[in-house]
Amino acid sequence: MFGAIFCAIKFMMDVMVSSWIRELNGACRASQAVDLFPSICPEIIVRDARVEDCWEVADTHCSSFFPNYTFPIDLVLRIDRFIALLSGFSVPPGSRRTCLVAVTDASGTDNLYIGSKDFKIGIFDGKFNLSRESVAGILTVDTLADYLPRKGPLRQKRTGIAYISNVAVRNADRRKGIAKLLIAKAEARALSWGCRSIALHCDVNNAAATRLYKGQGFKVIKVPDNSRWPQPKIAPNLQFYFMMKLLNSKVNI
Ligand SMILES: CC(=O)SCCNC(=O)CCNC(=O)[C@H](O)C(C)(C)COP(=O)(O)OP(=O)(O)OC[C@H]1O[C@@H](n2cnc3c(N)ncnc32)[C@H](O)[C@@H]1OP(=O)(O)O
Repeated sequence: MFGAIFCAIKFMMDVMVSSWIRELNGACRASQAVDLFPSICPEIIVRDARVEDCWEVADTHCSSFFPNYTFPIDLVLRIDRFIALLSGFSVPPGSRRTCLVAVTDASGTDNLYIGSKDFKIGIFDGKFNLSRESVAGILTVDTLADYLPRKGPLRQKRTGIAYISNVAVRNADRRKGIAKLLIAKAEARALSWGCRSIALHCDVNNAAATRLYKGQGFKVIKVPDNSRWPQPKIAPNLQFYFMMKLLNSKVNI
């Protein structure tokens, strides 16, 4: 376990260095200076997050949801998220959860993996990949049903409905269809888990996200006043749309 965490931290440092190089590369191009690095138009691939993605997942999350924080708070937030992701929390038997990442892949798909298939660290696959990819977008999908409105008492959770959360795309990679790709993959995953529909909450003031989900076929569902759902603790005063979409196996697979 500690060996794995050590490896993850090493990968994190690796990823930070490569992202600095990427930023330098971008800055060179932006200033029309001599382009020392070949310009790449990498393909986007959506896959399950792996341990080596952990720092970039935390960074994508914090830069998207807390864009106005500066040093040192921004670093503390990232470290906190990084540790939370790595330590994870257990998923009850029968429930599923995965973090999907959209990565720019400059190396093709012939990657070399180290680690066994079923090895998990936190929310991540415990496999290391020796290729160089960078995370452009993230999404979590689960069947925990923690945030789904209940018909009866709070402990009586709904079943057969997958739940999407933490959708975020790095600022520089927005409006390229990455969120749409992530949602399509989440829907396919939910179907493979046997779910008949998929749901999410979206801040009513988040026009971009609301348009995204409506464009992908989600409908705003009126939650009956007497139905019970646990309001996320981090945002007690926010108003949310509860949005749902029926999954169609012919379309989604
Ligand atoms: C369940 C949840 O997690 S809700 C939280 C959503 N996340 C956030 O708000 C974090 C900050 N925002 C982001 O990370 C991004 O802006 C996202 C996730 C909302 C959108 O990601 P993107 O990859 O840019 O979206 P994508 O390119 O797939 O756009 C799909 C559609 O969404 C809508 N959309 C996306 N961004 C915008 C925008 N800024 N303004 C208006 N509509 C937008 C459009 O309809 C767009 O389709 P179009 O480009 O054909 O017009």
